[in-house]
Amino acid sequence: MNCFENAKRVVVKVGTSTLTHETGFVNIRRIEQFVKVLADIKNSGRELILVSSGAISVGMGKLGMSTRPSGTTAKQALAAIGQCELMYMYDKLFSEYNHNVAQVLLTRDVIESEERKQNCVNAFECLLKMHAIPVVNENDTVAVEEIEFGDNDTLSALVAVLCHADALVILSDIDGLYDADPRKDPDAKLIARVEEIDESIAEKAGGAGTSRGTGGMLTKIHAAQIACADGVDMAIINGKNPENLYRLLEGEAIGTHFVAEPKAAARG
Ligand SMILES: Nc1ncnc2c1ncn2[C@@H]1O[C@H](COP(=O)(O)OP(=O)(O)O)[C@@H](O)[C@H]1O
Ligand SMILES: N[C@@H](CCC(=O)OP(=O)(O)O)C(=O)O
Repeated sequence: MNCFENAKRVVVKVGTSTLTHETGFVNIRRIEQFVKVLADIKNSGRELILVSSGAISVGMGKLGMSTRPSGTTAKQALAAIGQCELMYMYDKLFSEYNHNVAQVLLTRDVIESEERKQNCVNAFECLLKMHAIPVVNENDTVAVEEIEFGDNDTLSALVAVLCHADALVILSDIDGLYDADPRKDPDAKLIARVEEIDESIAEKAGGAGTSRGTGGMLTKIHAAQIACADGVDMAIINGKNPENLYRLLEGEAIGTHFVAEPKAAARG
């Protein structure tokens, strides 16, 4: 038994390295399995919000490009091309299970204006009432920080807070947070539970593991700080096998669990 078992409203974040092959092209089998699991979890009565990266890679695939451009503007353009294709895939695959998706493109400064924040909360609430699955990505035409620093992890935490989610699950290309970067230290050990996110935790987190991943563990720790401070439990699990989501939500202790501050204290 873990607290994820009872989570009614769940934000799931999936990164580029989970959705694509090393070639940069879409991992069709992975995305199909992932959508099937999400559709089933939705059928079980939970509310789902998906935060999905991948637009730039999918855009590159669409144009037949094999190397990621270094310029920000080119990445913005690829994100705009890839976002349509990404949504087309989600729409098509979720439709097979009779679920509707909704595209939500956000910038992180949405929380800085009370009015925009409230508009955003209202739209999410209404979509969930309509039983749709919001699919969120950063609006890369408007905001370029994420393209440069790769941080849909933080965006997913902001979404979880805005939507008063019960849990945030980040699917990564690794089993969870280790006490050192396993790509550099073969003796690194998985940390199953983090009660307090202090400096010693941040020190363990390094950068991205592949050329497709961008934020690495550091941005996931940052996401955990935002989520946990607002009473949202967060987990990092391996997205290689999307069925890991079932295991987590059925109460199994997998990945790394960042324990939320008690809701009453966190939300006043
Ligand atoms: N302490 C750590 N524990 C686990 N992974 C770490 C750690 N420090 C750095 N990393 C790297 O972070 C990577 C995961 O982040 P990233 O490459 O951004 O991909 P994604 O966002 O798709 O999960 C891992 O593959 C790993 O190489
Ligand atoms: N908005 C960009 C993603 C940037 C990003 O944070 O990617 P990732 O590190 O894979 O979560 C895109 O969709 O390609």
